[in-house]
Amino acid sequence: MTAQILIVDDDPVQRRLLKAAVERDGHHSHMAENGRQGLEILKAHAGIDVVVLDLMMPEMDGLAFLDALAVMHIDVPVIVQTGQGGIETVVNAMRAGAFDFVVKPVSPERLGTAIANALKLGHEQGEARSRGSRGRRSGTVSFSDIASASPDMIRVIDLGRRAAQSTIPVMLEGESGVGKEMVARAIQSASERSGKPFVTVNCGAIPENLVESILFGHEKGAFTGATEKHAGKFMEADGGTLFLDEVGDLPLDIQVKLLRAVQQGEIETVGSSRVQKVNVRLISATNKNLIEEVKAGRFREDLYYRLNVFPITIPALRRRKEDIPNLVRVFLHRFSTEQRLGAPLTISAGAMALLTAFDWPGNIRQLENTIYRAVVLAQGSELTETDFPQILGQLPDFAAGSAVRREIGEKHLRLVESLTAPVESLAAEEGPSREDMIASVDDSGEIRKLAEVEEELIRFALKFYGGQMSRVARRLGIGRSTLYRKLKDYGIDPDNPVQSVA
Ligand SMILES: Nc1ncnc2c1ncn2[C@@H]1O[C@H](COP(=O)(O)OP(=O)(O)OP(=O)(O)O)[C@@H](O)[C@H]1O
Repeated sequence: MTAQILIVDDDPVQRRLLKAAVERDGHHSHMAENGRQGLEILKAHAGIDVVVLDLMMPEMDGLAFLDALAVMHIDVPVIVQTGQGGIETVVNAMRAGAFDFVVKPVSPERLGTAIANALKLGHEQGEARSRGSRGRRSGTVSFSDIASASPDMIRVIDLGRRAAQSTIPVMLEGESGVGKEMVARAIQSASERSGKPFVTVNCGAIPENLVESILFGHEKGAFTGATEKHAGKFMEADGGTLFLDEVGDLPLDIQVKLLRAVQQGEIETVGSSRVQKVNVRLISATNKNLIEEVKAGRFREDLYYRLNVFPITIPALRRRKEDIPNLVRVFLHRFSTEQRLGAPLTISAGAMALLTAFDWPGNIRQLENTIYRAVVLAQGSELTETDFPQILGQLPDFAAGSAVRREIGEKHLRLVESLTAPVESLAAEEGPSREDMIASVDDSGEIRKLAEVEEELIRFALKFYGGQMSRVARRLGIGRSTLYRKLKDYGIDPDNPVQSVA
């Protein structure tokens, strides 16, 4: 396939070499000396398929270029070039949305493979977009769609379910990509407002002069360029839920108006002196520490307390690695189905260990994209470590030996092992037969009694730790005497615990 490749590099010698490599594979090349020129070319040629980008450039460097692509919603795969040992920069570039990286000086073969992969992925994404199959942000999301295994996420889901029972304002805190919007959507779906509008506003992405009009709407002729009346997000969400993402980025003058909307349920449209009643449930999200913003005078304290009535913190993925295998499994299954693969792909134990060892600075979004990419580019029926070159590249110790594997520890590897089964058998595993899963609902879909769950957990812990009472008590966070009392309650023989729970 002949493609249009944009090369952005300030070094003329590099540009020539890259041009020769690209054209050798039959592609057309376009040249830019810095990010700014690159953006102009991208805007002028809608048909650019792949960008090969240098990171260190005057005028607009590679990272600023990637940021600009995100802001302008230009969705083209970018391969970044990096010097030896520039792992930190590569991590930043991958977080900023780069598709792949190559280390300078790159061989024509390696560049050719990276471009072929990028073209394949770009093509698949185009198809997926036209089928609308990866439209995860829209549509209904329920709590059961949120893959979770860690106590932290189980708590998040529990809090979310409780929040869904009222219209209390919820504040979701967590780094980018941890799943804040997903939880917000699940709250809406489980609430009385399910089926009503769910409207998202990314407060950080709106130019400051448009925030007011986007949130509260404007009358025709309210300002230059306001050629039509515009309802605004509050009105759009009337009766439903308004999700204010990155609420910490709202300018102070808008915070005053938001406070009024929250306190009195009233908004004032730009260009009109009339106030309008709205009935909106607010869910806000932030990846900043809002208390610090309040202390620094950038966020109003009164608004903070109004929005933060029911805070839910979603920890970063690296703090709840138990979730990784579960997430990998869900994504593998989903993308294998989306790609219409005859049989769903499996994953090797080594690859799962690698994914578990990685810290995922871009959280679940990065993991999801990584699995998507691996599924699209997979050659065989099982994904192995080499199907995750970027992750392998960022964990050189992992490739070199077993140090990181040891670090992952017994616990993660145990989880990893449970995932090496073929994906098609997972449906069965998800049922109560999976030994380390304790169901929270009974057969009729009702929440189980606490005592029943407790008994099951104690029996499991006794088996898990081979009947070592002090370990079991410590892990369960109870004293030994309490444990003995409970064993008696549940009819478990304390002198022969393992046998009596077998
Ligand atoms: N527990 C989960 N199970 C399955 N998919 C998840 C989970 N959490 C997040 N995702 C997926 O990860 C991606 C990122 O999630 P989401 O957009 O909700 O994160 P976010 O915290 O709102 O990010 P940002 O702050 O950047 O807007 C989405 O595609 C979402 O579907």
